[in-house]
Amino acid sequence: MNSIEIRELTKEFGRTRAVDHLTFDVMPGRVTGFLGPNGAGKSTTMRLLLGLDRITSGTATIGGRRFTELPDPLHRVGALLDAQSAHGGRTARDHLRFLAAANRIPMSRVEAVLEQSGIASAARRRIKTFSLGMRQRLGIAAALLGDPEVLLLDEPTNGLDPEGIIWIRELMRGLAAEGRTVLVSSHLMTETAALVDHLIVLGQGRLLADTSIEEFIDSRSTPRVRLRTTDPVRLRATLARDDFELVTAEGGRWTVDGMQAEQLGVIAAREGIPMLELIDERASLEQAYLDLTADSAQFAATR
Ligand SMILES: Nc1ncnc2c1ncn2[C@@H]1O[C@H](COP(=O)(O)OP(=O)(O)OP(=O)(O)O)[C@@H](O)[C@H]1O
Repeated sequence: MNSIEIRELTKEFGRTRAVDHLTFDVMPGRVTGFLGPNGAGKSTTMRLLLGLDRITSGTATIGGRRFTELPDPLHRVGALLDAQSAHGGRTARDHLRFLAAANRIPMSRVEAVLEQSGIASAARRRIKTFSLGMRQRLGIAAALLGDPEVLLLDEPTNGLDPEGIIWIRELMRGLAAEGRTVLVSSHLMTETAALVDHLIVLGQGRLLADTSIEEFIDSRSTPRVRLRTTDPVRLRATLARDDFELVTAEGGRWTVDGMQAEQLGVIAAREGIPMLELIDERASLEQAYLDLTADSAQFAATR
């Protein structure tokens, strides 16, 4: 198995509790988004998972083992943590060759990941001449080098242009479809929603949601109908009988909260009220996310 298991994971930096009794699983075969405002504890969780920071209490394992206990870790787990950390004086190809040699990865993988990440034509350039987006692609190439079953990508879309974002979406979907475990962090909901199947949301180091994207949308956005009608007076009276309110909107339109177009269409037809337009409106995903994380934004809990 190559699932990630986080159990009661806690990390304290002095008086700051960056990760607070966190428990969740990341399953193979799908892309899991790891969301939360700045400082929520996403990077710390990934660093703990990779054994880069010492755990205060709890466990973080991959396929039932700690990262530091894995026999060939880069063959099992690929990570993009800080794309800016690569040595600027080296060429992209040399950087990857160095990593491959240090981890007993065949050199053929270097050319494969250069191609896969779209930087083959820049392979001989020094990394310090790379744009932010190219460094990001190089970081992803390095994460893919060992052909790992598990991928941890911290803010992989940072600095990528729209084409790069589509590329990374396709890449992550492809990796998940091959049965790999893909965990990708971001603090932007709208961007993430298009990339992932499942969501883990953190706030102040605590778990706020562990849910599918569909469930997240359904459970957190209230239905609303937007409409145009030739007879708002009669519609208002009809809706008032069931405690629904017709509210004025711009452009000669009206809205009704807590109702879907299907329901309202049936009512209007039954009452013979002409409808010129009838559309379902959902509170945006970004808004639902901001509501969820509002109380925990920005600052980690202090003991
Ligand atoms: N080495 C450290 N020493 C002290 N405090 C730290 C350290 N690393 C992280 N923190 C604190 O832990 C908390 C969580 O930080 P973390 O970087 O994990 O959040 P994040 O969710 O990844 O945020 P971002 O979206 O900004 O990357 C923050 O309050 C941060 O200041």
